[in-house]
Amino acid sequence: MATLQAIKYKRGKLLVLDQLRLPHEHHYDEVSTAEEAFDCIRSMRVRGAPAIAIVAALAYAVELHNGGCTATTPEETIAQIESRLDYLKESRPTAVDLSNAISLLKQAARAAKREGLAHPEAKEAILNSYIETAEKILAKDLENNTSIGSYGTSWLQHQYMLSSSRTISVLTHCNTGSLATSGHGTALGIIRTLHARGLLKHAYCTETRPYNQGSRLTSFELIFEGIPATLITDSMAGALLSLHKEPMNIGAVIVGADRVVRNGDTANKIGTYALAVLARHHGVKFVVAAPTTSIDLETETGADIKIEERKPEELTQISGAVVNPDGSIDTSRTARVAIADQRISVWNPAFDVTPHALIDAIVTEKGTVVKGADGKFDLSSVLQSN
Ligand SMILES: CSC[C@H]1O[C@H](OP(=O)(O)O)[C@H](O)[C@@H]1O
Repeated sequence: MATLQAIKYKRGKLLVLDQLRLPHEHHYDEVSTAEEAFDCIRSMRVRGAPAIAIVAALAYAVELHNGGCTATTPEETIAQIESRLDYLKESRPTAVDLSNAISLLKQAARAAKREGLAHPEAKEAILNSYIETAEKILAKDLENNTSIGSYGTSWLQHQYMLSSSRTISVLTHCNTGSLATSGHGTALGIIRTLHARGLLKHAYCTETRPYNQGSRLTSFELIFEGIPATLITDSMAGALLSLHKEPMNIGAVIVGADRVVRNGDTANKIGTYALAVLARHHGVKFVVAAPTTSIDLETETGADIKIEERKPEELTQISGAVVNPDGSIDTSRTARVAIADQRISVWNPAFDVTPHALIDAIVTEKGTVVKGADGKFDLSSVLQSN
């Protein structure tokens, strides 16, 4: 049974959909410790800035619920929790949702320690506070995404006077849907909401080399939802944006984010910057969809964002379901093939940075932020009420 639920959780048990096997195989891994979460995230069996944070937080909550904390005193308990969270933080450094979630979880554990110090069950109070906070992170993410979908749709509706007779075609990159979050998605969440409100003409998605989040994951989500969609290679984006005729008349490029810094510069999947340049050249709106959990006001500009580099095999090898001689897909068999000379050197940055000058709007769950007359974003306005 195909599913769009990347994460299944009940207190004491976490199941994570193995996205390396999608779209042809649906397999959930049980992830019950910080170490298992680290490996699941680093190997990209789960990926997507919000989903990474949720899996890290909940996997350690499961470990704690199942007696994984060996500390006795409140001080030792805090020290052990913070050490495990710092370990998880290193699983994927660019997406800020993970470090923001870790800060929240540390604050909750410390607050419980302060409040419960005199209590003989102080350790239990700290553990319960951690688990409840991790569960709130999961619940809040879905609420954020439906809000982003609504704000993003409203902004586009206003920009283009959209209606059932005046719909919009959009291009998206990577995967920012239910497989990157707890559900609905961010950029893909806007596309879902546009579709639900009868305002979407067509969605185009890039394959998003080298991990192929677009061809393997976004295509699957769009087909699953019955959204009219077309897959293109990353290299076709320029040609697509140059065609100002229906139905390929793209009104907006809508992407997600791994880290939006104070001036609005945005780190996202490699290839995003190229799309922003093309969008500006062709007069197409460029929209970033990001929950406030993906915003990092401590970093001033994109120059200071650490970009994760990944292994060469992601470019030089590929896996997929076996295609039978008659063209049918044998989903019971997968194969991994080399698609380049394995001796070639490879540069594989997982993300790039789009300057805020090329971004028309940043859509969050608190509202859509656009640049002021000074050409600058003021993101503090959407973080104040956090
Ligand atoms: C809403 S997901 C945001 C972001 O995460 C993805 O990265 P990855 O698949 O490497 O985890 C991609 O950059 C998405 O745009």
